[in-house]
Amino acid sequence: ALYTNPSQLPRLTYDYIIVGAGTAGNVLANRLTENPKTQVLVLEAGVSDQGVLAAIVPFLGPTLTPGTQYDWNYTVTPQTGLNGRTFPFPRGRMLGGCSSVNYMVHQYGSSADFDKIAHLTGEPGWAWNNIKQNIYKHEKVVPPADGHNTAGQYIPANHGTNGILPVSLPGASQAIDARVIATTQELASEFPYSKDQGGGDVLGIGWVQSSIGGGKRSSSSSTYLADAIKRPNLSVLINAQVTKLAKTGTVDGKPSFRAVHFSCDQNTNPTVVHAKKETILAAGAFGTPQILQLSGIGDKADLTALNIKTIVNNPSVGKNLSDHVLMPNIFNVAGTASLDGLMRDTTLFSVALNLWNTTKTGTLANGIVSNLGFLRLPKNASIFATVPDPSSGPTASHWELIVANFFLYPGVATPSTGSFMTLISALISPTSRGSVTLASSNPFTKPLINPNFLTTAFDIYAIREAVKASKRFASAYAWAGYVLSPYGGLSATSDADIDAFVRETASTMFHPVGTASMTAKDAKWGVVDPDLRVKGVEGVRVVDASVFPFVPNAHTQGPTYLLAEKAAELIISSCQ
Ligand SMILES: Cc1cc2nc3c(=O)[nH]c(=O)nc-3n(C[C@H](O)[C@H](O)[C@H](O)COP(=O)(O)OP(=O)(O)OC[C@H]3O[C@@H](n4cnc5c(N)ncnc54)[C@H](O)[C@@H]3O)c2cc1C
Repeated sequence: ALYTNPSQLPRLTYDYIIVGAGTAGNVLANRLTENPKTQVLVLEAGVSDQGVLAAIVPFLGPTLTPGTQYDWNYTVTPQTGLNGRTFPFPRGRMLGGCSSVNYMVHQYGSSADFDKIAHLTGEPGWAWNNIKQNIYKHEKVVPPADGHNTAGQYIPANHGTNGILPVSLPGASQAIDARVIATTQELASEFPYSKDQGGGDVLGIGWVQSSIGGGKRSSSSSTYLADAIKRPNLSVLINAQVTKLAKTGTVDGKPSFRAVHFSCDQNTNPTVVHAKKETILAAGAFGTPQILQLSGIGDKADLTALNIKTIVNNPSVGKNLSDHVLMPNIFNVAGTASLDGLMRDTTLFSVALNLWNTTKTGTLANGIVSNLGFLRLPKNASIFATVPDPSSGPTASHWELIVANFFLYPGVATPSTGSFMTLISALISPTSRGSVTLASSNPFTKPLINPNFLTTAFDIYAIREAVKASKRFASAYAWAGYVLSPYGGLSATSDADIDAFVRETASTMFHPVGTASMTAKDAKWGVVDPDLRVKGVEGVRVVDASVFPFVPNAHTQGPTYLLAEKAAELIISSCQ
């Protein structure tokens, strides 16, 4: 059942306590309660997603963040690689976590990503050939909202049709779609067509797959949690922010943390609940390292400075933060076929909303992009003379191109006139690493989020080349008469001017990982073992995006779902 107040909880001791009803947390809530004898409690700091229209209507997703009650409302520390700028770094704070507020692009990454994780951790279970089996459990491909023929737009054999989460191809055609596909033919050597980025082979540009079904968002809450919430052995409590895990004893020489403290705000005394089998942190790439540090698991010097007693000295906690960098390249375009008009004109918008309300079709039934793709720098790129190739392998990418049929510039309002197209060039294989550190021992004070964007020679080189490549894409004959001119700083041509434009414009793609990295059992650094148990600790696992040791070739919800399905198997099999 879903509870709103701790006094409603049926008990204070459970087999498993899951911290965070987010993307990964709800997968575990579902899988662990398939056994009716297993008692599970999920603690979620945020609110319910029930009745939140923007969490249902796909096109409205971007209105849920930043700066709302559904967002943790983090701000990055001043970024030295970005002219000292700060900006919001949204994270979902509601049932479903980021899967309830994200932009619904749904893919799993390159096979090379998972093979690299298997190699780094020495655990073959993480290799693509094993992990991809979870796609069939997880995914349910459904027809797009407009019912169009999807032949040639994806490879059905790569996908599941009997899983839990509805996924579909674009549900409303966009005026520019045909030009994008024509460009993949015209400039096929640089921008080849990709038939399907969901099967481990990401290179090329093709049709986006989205966590959308029947014209509505598929979140972990509307799928995994909705499926399980009626089970008598599952309790989910919202408005419950976990403030720390407390040590309850020592097992095999390791401290065990089976007590979980939570509270609705800093003025209320915490409630304490206990896990008989395991405590599972699924609080996301910022929440999980924050809770570990508040619990005395982290860098001793940092913890001591805040008067937190160190129980496990592990300097890797909160380090190795890695994220994709978003760089919007905006073009002025001809005519009125872009979606800018819809966004400015309240009458047009209410017609579209009415169409969605009555039929679950039209522009609002779709996500915000229809086409995207993953690309490599040329083999002979000059940077490789001095820097090793950081991609996951020769079939993985360095950057991503995302085509948006409107003015898409995070933090900057659409101009009051004009039509636009945005080609986002995103850095997919960054080498910069940042951190999440406590600003205070008060759990209600936000941690310091420092992604450390564009602070290496590779990163600035790759994003500069990606900006240039985006301009080549837009100069194909396929865009003749439509793309008029670069907008703003995109007119830069010299390397120095492009770098200046990038440093003034780039921000986050919202894909943080790595802050509780998974490494080999005997590795000198890392936070969790390949079975996701916290190193040096008994009774605690981490199951969320923070365990990925590097950011994969995908928008990160898909890899996180596969990780959570795999984690459920590991947990269930280890406790039999
Ligand atoms: C604006 C935005 C757009 C995005 N777009 C896409 C996209 O199009 N496609 C894609 O694949 N990915 C996208 N992502 C990223 C993707 O959604 C995330 O990487 C992924 O969902 C993370 O899953 P998670 O389980 O690690 O964390 P989350 O889903 O964030 O779950 C963590 C949960 O824990 C809760 N929590 C945190 N701290 C505590 C605490 N102390 N106590 C209790 N509960 C706590 C949170 O409220 C949250 O519900 C986007 C993200 C954002 C924010």
